[in-house]
Amino acid sequence: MINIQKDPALLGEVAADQFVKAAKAAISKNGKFVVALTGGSSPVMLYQLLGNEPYRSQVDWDKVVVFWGDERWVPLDNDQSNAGMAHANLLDHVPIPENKIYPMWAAGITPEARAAEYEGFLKKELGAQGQFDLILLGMGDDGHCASLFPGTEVLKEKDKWVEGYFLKSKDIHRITLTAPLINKAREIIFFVFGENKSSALYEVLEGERNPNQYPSQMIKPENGSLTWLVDEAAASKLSQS
Ligand SMILES: O=C(O)[C@H](O)[C@@H](O)[C@H](O)[C@H](O)COP(=O)(O)O
Repeated sequence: MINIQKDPALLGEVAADQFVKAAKAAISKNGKFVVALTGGSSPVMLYQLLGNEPYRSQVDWDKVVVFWGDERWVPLDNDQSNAGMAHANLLDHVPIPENKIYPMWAAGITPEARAAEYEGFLKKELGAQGQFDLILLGMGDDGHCASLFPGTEVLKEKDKWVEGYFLKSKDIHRITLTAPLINKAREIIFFVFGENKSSALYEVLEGERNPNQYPSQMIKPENGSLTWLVDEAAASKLSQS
């Protein structure tokens, strides 16, 4: 499902409503809500909405479990950190138990080793089936999502849930959930805003199938729902816009 709005702020409210609804359903069914946050700038307005009223009091934050879809391999106080951004805009403003927030970066370990460790945390919270209640994703202007970048080996991963690797194009180590794990999710929300994303979004949604070039094409939930929250600028090349 694709929701196109002129004003990205309206999509922030749509996403906040969907987040609250998913949290209530999961907590009522399983006693907890396991979510993977995205980095980048697209989700910031959502995080700020959730960390303030009226949304803040609609979520039982003490039953929320937070993972990330991907991370740059930098400490949380680095301005590149996805976890640092989520803390600044949401996690420091809501009462989630500290042991239920699982940052991907850790000191004194390699990204590759941390990926294996992170997979253990995921198995502990999700069980063997690995189904997130909700995964939030952004999309780059090259069609990447999480740290699933065009032409990278991680796109071929069929079994591992998490992969750490050196991303040559950005000259930085990354750690990311893999497409097979992402696709197990009950709900996935993509945020795509801005004219600079319009060509990649056209290729991902309406272009030739070419997931190695446009990795966001790999995101097809097995049984769950996929919602694209897109502003008019990003949707400008779509036939349906
Ligand atoms: O670590 C990251 O960079 C993100 O997780 C990445 O996948 C992001 O979602 C896209 O690059 C879109 O970024 P913007 O929202 O800043 O456009």
